[in-house]
Amino acid sequence: MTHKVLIYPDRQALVSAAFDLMVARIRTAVDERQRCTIALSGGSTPQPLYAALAQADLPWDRIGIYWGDERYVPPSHPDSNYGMTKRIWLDSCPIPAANIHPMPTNFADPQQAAAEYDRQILADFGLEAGSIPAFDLILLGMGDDGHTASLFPHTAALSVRDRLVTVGEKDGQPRITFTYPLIDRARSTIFLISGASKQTALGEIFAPTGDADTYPARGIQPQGELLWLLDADAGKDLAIAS
Ligand SMILES: O=C(O)[C@H](O)[C@@H](O)[C@H](O)[C@H](O)COP(=O)(O)O
Repeated sequence: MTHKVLIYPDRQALVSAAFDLMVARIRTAVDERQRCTIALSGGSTPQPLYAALAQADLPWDRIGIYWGDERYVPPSHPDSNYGMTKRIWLDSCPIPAANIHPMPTNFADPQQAAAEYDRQILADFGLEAGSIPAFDLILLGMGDDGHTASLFPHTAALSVRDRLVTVGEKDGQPRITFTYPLIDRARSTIFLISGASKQTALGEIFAPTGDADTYPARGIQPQGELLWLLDADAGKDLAIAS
């Protein structure tokens, strides 16, 4: 299916384009399937996008919000992706609380939290264990090291292929993350990447040959649409055909 790289002059143009694309994909999903399932990324890049989505006129009762990864902290913690999204977007938007599905971070063992989210997702999609649900839209960021979601370089999470959700690890700290198989099943996957600090990793990811263990975002190979939305600071030196 469609794999495209789109480069925008600055972060504002990048966010505006991402907003238009997300709104279009959401409306298509609701028109075609009467619902839209979205998995969000964390970090700083998507925050202005989330603020814009809070004001969007969308069929919120038809939209299910999930997270593609989460730091293993309570929602009230400043590092919580759910807490950030709630503050910036969800608290200002008429989406039913039942449509918001934060990753659990209250189990003593993060493996139990990952298993619980795995179970929740299968139940929400009405699927049996062993199935891989197709999210309508997965939004991803990318770290300077080329990680995406919480799939960090040279970690065990990169090899997990028999589950939807697993435990990631950053500097010894646990995270909950979608696995490659779940991400790759999405109908539409959008990377949102901004800033010169991402140039090196992007160069490695778009190189003709490379190592997804070192640059995990290179391992995202969805059957569906894959859009890389970059600002010029991130993508200006990329020698790629769009
Ligand atoms: O929990 C997280 O941090 C994210 O999901 C992570 O994958 C993020 O997208 C990248 O680290 C980029 O973060 P920035 O947007 O802050 O550069």
